[in-house]
Amino acid sequence: MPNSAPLWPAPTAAGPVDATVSLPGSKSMTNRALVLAALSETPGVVRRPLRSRDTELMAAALRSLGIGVVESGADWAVTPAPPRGPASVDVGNAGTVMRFVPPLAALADGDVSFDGDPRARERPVGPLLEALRSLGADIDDGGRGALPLVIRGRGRLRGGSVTLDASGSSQFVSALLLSGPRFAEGVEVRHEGGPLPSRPHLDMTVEMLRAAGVRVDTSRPDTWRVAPGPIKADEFVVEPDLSNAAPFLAAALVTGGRVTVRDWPRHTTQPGDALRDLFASMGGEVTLEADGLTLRGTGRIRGIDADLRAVGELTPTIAAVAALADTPSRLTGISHLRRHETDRIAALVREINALGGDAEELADGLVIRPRPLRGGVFASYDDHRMATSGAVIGLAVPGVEVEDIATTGKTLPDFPELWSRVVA
Ligand SMILES: O=C(O)C1=C[C@@H](OP(=O)(O)O)[C@@H](O)[C@H](O)C1
Ligand SMILES: C=C(OP(=O)(O)O)C(=O)O
Repeated sequence: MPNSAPLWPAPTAAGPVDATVSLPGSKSMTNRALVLAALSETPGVVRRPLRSRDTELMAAALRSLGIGVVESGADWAVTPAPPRGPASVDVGNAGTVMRFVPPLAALADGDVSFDGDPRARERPVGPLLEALRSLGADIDDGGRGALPLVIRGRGRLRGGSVTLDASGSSQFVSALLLSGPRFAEGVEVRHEGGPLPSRPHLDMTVEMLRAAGVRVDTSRPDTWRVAPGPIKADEFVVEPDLSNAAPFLAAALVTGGRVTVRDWPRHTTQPGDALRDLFASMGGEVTLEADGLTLRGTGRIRGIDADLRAVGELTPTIAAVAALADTPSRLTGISHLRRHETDRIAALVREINALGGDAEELADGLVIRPRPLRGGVFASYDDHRMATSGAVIGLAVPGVEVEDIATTGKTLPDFPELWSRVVA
């Protein structure tokens, strides 16, 4: 995908990396905390939030609806208010803004329009819109089932029970649950269809709702019931982003070095926690101690056969490590990645092969076989995780140039500086 974006020469490791890093906050937790704080009974504070394109877009969306979101040192102070239109929301290419804000907009008094990057118009939102309609919302999407669209808020939403197919994105369910306590009848969401991706993200939604005093019933499979009532989101402390830990831990694995990620939570709903097992299977030695999570490379990088449906957003980094492994890998269960920031399956296969690798698409994933790689351009497709994957390969392969490294600002604005420090 040649374009005019600048090329970033990925640093090649001179030897085993040896570093300790503190990572910024989780995108998924920050944007959930902001939505819950916006709908809370009382003012709240989001501590150690991620400040990146996706979370600034969420903050701006809430502000446009009349909610106060201001910086307070390193934190975000949120002053709730009944959401109001007219307003217009730029979702950028943030799935969390595109999916989590429409239900909140349905509670607004007035029209709220939504649009975003060209790619945002291609990402799925139709099942969420249909669900919102059946819960009482008035939505004008020109029959497209996609952005751009207008939610004609009436200051309240009936809510109730709805069945939808969330096999395209778990965020459809999370979106309805997060605003659900403020629907007159609460909400009961039932998933029916293909297998549901990203289960840990649904657990995160439920856990954060419960932390805000909301009653959530998860006793029936693929069904979530949120009782109507107040949200009390006084304070959320955001964990470090464990998905963004992936390239840093990978740096230790592929160079036979050591990386410690500070403040790794003992209990977490973040899918990135699965990196402990995934990278151990790929040859790393992983220990969780008081100072954080440490991965030590053993000099051996093994391929992996893994169903990544629950942890799809880790795929680009796992694939980058797999491209450097000495045995084949098979990554499956991830057809929904075709509608992420880019078609990640096609993009990974194309870029690994462009460097001389041997990767092949499956309907629901990819196969990567060992073959020596050479330098070249690694296109990033406006996808933060493609860009960091190019950086991982570049550690081991001289002459890799990553296109548009600035796209990492979607969830990790300081990536190039942080990376140079770690791999120096
Ligand atoms: O709820 C969330 O915060 C997320 C859920 C997942 O979305 P999908 O279920 O659409 O993959 C994940 O990939 C995304 O990065 C963040
Ligand atoms: C899929 C991702 O993001 P989004 O929240 O835009 O869906 C991701 O961060 O890997």
